Amino acid sequence: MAFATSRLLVRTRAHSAIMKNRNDSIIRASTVLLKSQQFSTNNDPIRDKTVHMTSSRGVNVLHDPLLSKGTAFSIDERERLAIRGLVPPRCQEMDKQILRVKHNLDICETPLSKFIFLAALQDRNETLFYKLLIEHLEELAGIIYTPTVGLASQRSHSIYRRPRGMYFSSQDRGNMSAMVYNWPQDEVDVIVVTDGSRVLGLGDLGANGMQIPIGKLSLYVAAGGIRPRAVLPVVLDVGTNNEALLNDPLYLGMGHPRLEGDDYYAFVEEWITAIMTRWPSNVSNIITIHVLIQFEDFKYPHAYNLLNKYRDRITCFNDDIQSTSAITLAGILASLKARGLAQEDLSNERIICVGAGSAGVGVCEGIIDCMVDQGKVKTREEAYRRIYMLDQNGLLGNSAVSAGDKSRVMQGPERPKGSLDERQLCYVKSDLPDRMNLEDLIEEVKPTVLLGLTGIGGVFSEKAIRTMAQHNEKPVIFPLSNPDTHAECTAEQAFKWTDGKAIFASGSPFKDVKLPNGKIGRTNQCNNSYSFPGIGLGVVTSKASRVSPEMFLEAAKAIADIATPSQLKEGILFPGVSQLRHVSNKVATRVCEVAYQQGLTTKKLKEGEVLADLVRDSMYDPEYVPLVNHHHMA
Ligand SMILES: NC(=O)C1=CN([C@@H]2O[C@H](COP(=O)(O)OP(=O)(O)OC[C@H]3O[C@@H](n4cnc5c(N)ncnc54)[C@H](OP(=O)(O)O)[C@@H]3O)[C@@H](O)[C@H]2O)C=CC1
Ligand SMILES: CC(=O)C(=O)O
Ligand SMILES: [Mg+2]
Repeated sequence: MAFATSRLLVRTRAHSAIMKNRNDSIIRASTVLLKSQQFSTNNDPIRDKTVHMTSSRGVNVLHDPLLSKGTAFSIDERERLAIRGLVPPRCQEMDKQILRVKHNLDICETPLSKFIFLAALQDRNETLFYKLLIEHLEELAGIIYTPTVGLASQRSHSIYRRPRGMYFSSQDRGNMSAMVYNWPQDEVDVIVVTDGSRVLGLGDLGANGMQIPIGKLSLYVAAGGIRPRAVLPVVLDVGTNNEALLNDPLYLGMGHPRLEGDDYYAFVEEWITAIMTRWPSNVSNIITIHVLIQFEDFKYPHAYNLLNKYRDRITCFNDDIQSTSAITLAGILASLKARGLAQEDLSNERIICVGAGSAGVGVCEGIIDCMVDQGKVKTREEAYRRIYMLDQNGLLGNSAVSAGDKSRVMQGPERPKGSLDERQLCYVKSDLPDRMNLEDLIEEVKPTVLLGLTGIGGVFSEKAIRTMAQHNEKPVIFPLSNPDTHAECTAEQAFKWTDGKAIFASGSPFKDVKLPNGKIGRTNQCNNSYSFPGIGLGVVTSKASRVSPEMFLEAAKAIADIATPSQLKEGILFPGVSQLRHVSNKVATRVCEVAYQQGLTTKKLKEGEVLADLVRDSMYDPEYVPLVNHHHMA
């Protein structure tokens, strides 16, 4: 707690230094943490922790999801916050509230109605929402995150109830640096931003994409221990090319086609500048405030272009490119052990990646980084030879080289169809028939690992998977596209077509499969939700100024080391989703170590301070803390 308090003091000082003429509303809305001993009273349910100081009173407390405790306000609190009589008389603590909300959740009949129920709970009482989410993470991650968040995104405009996060649209150009002050929280640790252009494997969903940053940030809090008041979901509404949404009278985003080219990049630049004005992410001796920006579900090549433009300027990363690479590499490293090989044997693997977009290229770059790091290949070029990449037209081959050239990289959408950019060109195999199809390629190169990052359901055919099984004792089959309906194959299919031999991991959850021989085919979820919360927590805790490639490599190694030998033998590569907090803790500690090793932080450690303890102690835990009103103190 000492850490949280001192962090606040640093932030408060820095904020007052850089933002003198602050809008009053921000000050009104601010809530300050103080040591509890000063204010706790005998009747407060939780003592010796913290109290929240707030300027709110009466119904404003009840209606603020960050402050509300529903029925759990103590009598003292009801008195001093002027809510006496505004809630039922019995002070009912959190365990009873959990019983009630879980019961009401369980009687919701469809995943979408559960999603709506949970969103409503988050909108009225975030502490209770996160308590429920953490206690039932395995079950509820599939609702607030993939796969149900996919359906919720498609229907977002028709299920809309209350706003959450911030929208910056084409009509806000020129106003963004003023708009950022409308956000009521001074302290923001993590922003997840999307332009809704490639939402999971569901394509362009425009402003409906907001559900993705909201879901990701809920996991940041539940799994990564970031404080709920310090997260900000954002949509950059640059229009949509989704005709169905444009023609839908209920659609809530801008009704014009997407901005492209210079207009698009200028729009994003204005937004970044506005964010940096309010929440700078530079390190100096005076300013140590950080906001971490996670780019999410931007289509190719915008995703790469934005990452390359900003990665050395601000504290940011791209989730689909970089955190996906960390978890997929972790899965492959763990699978080596599950196959009785050493992790250092990675460069002996032959890997096919179906999908040459942000995630496919990002994942393969991470594998190459690891091969080079292990030192068994002498050059990156040698490592590229171990990976075979396909797009819609088949194996990346010579015809695509001649159709494209490097000068076209930044022009993105104007690039001729079928041509490759400089990232994809590295994977071209000139010695194999041009644009070979997946089945023939598997027959030819006898890969050990098959990755799917296409966004297209069913791309792994029966023949492809059966051929994998012919050549491997334990074929590694990773259909990683989301949501589940867009997975390249199902778990049933993978186990059936390999006679139960597959080592299986998917982007969205699949149930274990009962095999004809009575054994169980184990499924794993290989999703960046295993990596981004810990990476973010590590960056926020260490106050790292940049997110470096080594952080993702080390995150992968940390995750690959968690499964026990007996789990690996059964085909279990990662701990279950219920263990995500534990995974994040491990990842964050490693990320902090990298931040210090690489000199990316100026934060001083106290004598004897241990990074693992620092990470653990900084993780948010949803408990009610006593609330005190400023006026009550006066
Ligand atoms: N498990 C996880 O943690 C993550 C999963 N993903 C999933 O990965 C998927 C792809 O995301 P992303 O890379 O950003 O998307 P992109 O649109 O950038 O890339 C998709 C790629 O798939 C290729 N493709 C499309 N159809 C086929 C096909 N039938 N056969 C072979 N290749 C095909 C496309 O080729 P072309 O260019 O020729 O059209 C393109 O190269 C999504 O479903 C997403 O949900 C993403 C991030 C994390
Ligand atoms: C998981 C994720 O980030 C995606 O499917 O886009
Ligand atoms: Mg994504």
